[in-house]
Amino acid sequence: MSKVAVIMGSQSDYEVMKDACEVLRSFQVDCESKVVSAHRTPKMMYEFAEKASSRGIEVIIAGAGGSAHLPGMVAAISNLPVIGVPVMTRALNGIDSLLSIVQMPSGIPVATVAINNSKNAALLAVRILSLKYPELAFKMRNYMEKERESVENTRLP
Ligand SMILES: Nc1c(C(=O)O)ncn1[C@@H]1O[C@H](COP(=O)(O)O)[C@@H](O)[C@H]1O
Repeated sequence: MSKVAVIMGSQSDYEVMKDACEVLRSFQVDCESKVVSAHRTPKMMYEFAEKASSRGIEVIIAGAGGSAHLPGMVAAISNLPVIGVPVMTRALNGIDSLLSIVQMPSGIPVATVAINNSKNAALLAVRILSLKYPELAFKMRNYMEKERESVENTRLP
């Protein structure tokens, strides 16, 4: 079965990033989560990115806050699709994280989701994997249908 790596720059990002694993597991997608930092553990980050594909990882979700270089550095080393999650910061409300992740130089793409929105990162990963795994496409259509119904059935007081 497909496998997604959910990495983050620090344990302090876990509260935000854990939603990604929860969504992936709800689609029965294997989720490997790990703290790895381009700044603090550069060798481990390099090795992780270099070996991810050969270990069977198909999509990488990378969350980081502040000077958030992790998603971009991983995308520079690995050929896998990388989805970046800008984690909210206290000093600048996550605008620093967002801009660090979204403003990649041409040639090295990182798909960036909204600040703290690791749920959308996981849903995007499932959509990417749906191209290869028809059962995931089926589950995604069911998920979307349920979401649509729940909005349509909303009754305001
Ligand atoms: N942005 C990065 C990277 C990186 O990009 O490699 N490594 C850690 N960090 C970020 O530093 C913030 C504060 O980390 P601490 O709470 O550990 O001090 C976290 O949001 C983390 O993602």
